[in-house]
Amino acid sequence: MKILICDGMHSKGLELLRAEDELEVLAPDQPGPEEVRRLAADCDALVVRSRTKVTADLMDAAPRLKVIGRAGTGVDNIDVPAASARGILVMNTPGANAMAAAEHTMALMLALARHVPQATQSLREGRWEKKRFLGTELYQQTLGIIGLGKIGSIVADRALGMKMNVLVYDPHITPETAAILGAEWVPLEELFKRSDFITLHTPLTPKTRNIINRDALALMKKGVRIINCARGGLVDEEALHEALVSGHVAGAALDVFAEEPPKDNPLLSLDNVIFTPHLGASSFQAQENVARAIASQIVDYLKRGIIRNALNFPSISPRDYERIQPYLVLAERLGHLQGQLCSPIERVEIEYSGPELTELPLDPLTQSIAKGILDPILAEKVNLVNAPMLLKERKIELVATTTSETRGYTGLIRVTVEGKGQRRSATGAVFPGNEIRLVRLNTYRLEAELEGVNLIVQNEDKPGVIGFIGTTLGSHQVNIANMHLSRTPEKDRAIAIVRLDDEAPPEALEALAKTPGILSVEQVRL
Ligand SMILES: NC(=O)C1=CN([C@@H]2O[C@H](COP(=O)(O)OP(=O)(O)OC[C@H]3O[C@@H](n4cnc5c(N)ncnc54)[C@H](O)[C@@H]3O)[C@@H](O)[C@H]2O)C=CC1
Ligand SMILES: O=C(O)C(=O)COP(=O)(O)O
Repeated sequence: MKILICDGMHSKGLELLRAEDELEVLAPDQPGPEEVRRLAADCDALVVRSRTKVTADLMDAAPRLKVIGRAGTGVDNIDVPAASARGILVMNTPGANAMAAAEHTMALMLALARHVPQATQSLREGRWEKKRFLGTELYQQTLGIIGLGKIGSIVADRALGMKMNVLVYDPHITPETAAILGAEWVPLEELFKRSDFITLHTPLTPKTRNIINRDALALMKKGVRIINCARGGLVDEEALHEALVSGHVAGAALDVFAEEPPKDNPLLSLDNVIFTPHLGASSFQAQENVARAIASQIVDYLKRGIIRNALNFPSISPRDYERIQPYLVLAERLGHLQGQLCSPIERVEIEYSGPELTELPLDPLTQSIAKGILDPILAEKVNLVNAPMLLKERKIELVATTTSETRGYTGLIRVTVEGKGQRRSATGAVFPGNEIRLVRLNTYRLEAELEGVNLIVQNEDKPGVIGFIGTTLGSHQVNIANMHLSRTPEKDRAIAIVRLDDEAPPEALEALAKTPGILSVEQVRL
C-alpha cells in the first residue's frame, strides 16, 4: 500500500509509517496540486494539513484511495461528503494541536493589546515611540469566546488565570458546563455587545461562515479587539476592514484568512492589524502529536480495520474493537443474506438484543448490515462509509432498535427486510469461540453457519426430500459440505440449509425446484 504525505509530517509520524513493511511512504516537499494529483493516482492513503485541498476531483484521480488523514483539526479543506460517497474514510486528530492553537491565541491577544509587532518594527527602523504604543491590559477586561470546544476551553482557562471576565457562546454547550469552567454562557448578540476582546474557536461550517459580519460588528463596543485563530471564513473580511478603518474595531489579530496565503488582501496594509501565517498548530509538540496520532490511526485502519476519529464513520475504541469484530462479520453476513433473498427491498428493520450488544457501539453494526444488503445489488464499490448514503439514495428505509430481552443469547441481531409484499427475517448470534451462526430464518429455528455457498430449500415435511436433494446435487457433481435442517412448529414445512463446496449449476436448481414437495430453492453466497 502507498501513502502520500502532501503537507509535510513530523519525523516521528514518518518513522511510524516507515516501520510498516507493507507501506510505501511518499513524502515530497511541498508538492503543488498537479504533483499531488499525479502521485495520488495509485495511493491508498493521503495525509494533509490545511494547505492541500482534497476535492472530489482529486479523489476521482485516486481510485485506490481508502483513507484521508488530516494531521490536525479542521477538515474544511476536505470535501467530506464527496469522500463518503466514494467510500473514503476521513479522519482527523482532535485535540492533538489544541494547546498550541490556544497558546497562540493568547500570544496574539497579548501582542494585539500591547502592539508588540508594530513596536518591534518601529524599533527596528530606529525609532523609540513610547507614546504611540500605549496599550491596554487584559486584567478585568471582558473576553467573548465563540466556540467552547477543546481550544476555546483552554483559552477560557488561561484568560480566567489572567483575571479576565469570560463570556462564551456555544449552542452545543450548556450554561452549567460554561459555569463549571468559570465562564458565563450568553447569547451571541450579548457576547458581541459586552466584549472588549472577541476570539473565535468554531469549525468553519455553513452555520459559522461569516459569523462576524457587518451586523455583528455593528453590535460590538467601539474599541473592541478581535482575534481569529480558527478559520478565515468565519469573518467577513471586507466588513472587518471597514470597521478597522473607521476605528470602530480598535484592532485585530489574524492567524487565518479566507484565502491562504492571502492575495491582495487589504487587511494586510492596516496598522491596527497583526498577523501570523496560519501558525496556530505550529509548535514542535503539536506537530509531533498530530503526526504520531494520524500515522497510528491510518496504520490501524489500513492493517486492522480499526477506525478512530473518523468524520464519516462512528469510532470504535480499541477496547471495543475485539468484542465487536465478530458482530461486524455477523451483521454484514445477515445483510448479505437478506440482500440476496429479498428483492427489491423497501424497508429494513434491525433489532439488537442481548447484554453484550447493549455495551457495544451499534452504529458500525448497522452500517455493516447496510453494506451487506447493498453488496449483492450494486455494481459500485460499497463499504461501511458509503453504505448508509447509498441506502438512502435507493430510498430504502432503515430502522434500528434495541431490546433488553436476551432470548438466551449474549448478543443477537435480527434483520427483517420488506419489499413487494414480502417480509423476511434472519437472526444471527455469535457463539463462544466467535462462531457465527444463523439461529432463525423466518419461523425456522436453526444453527447454520453463515458462510460460503448455501442452498436454502423449503419443502413439505415428507420423507424422501432430503435424499432427493443429495442425489440431484450429486448427479450435477456438486459436493455437500454440511446440512442444517429445521421445520415449522406445526411440522408441515421444513427447511434445509445446504452448504456446498461450489455453486450449483442452474440445471440442478431447476431440477430441485420442479420436484413435487419442494416449495422453493434459493442459492446464496455469503
Ligand atoms: N489556527 C490553527 O492553526 C488552528 C485552527 N483550528 C481551528 O479551530 C477550530 C476549533 O478547534 P477545536 O477547539 O479543537 O474544535 P472542537 O470541535 O473541540 O470545538 C469546536 C466548538 O465549536 C462549537 N460550535 C460549533 N458550531 C458553533 C456555532 N455555530 N457557534 C458557536 N460555537 C459553535 C462546538 O460546539 C465546539 O464546542 C477548528 O475547527 C479549526 O478550524 C484548530 C487547530 C489549529
Ligand atoms: O488543525 C487545524 O485545524 C489547523 O488549522 C492547523 O493547520 P495546519 O496543520 O497548521 O495547516
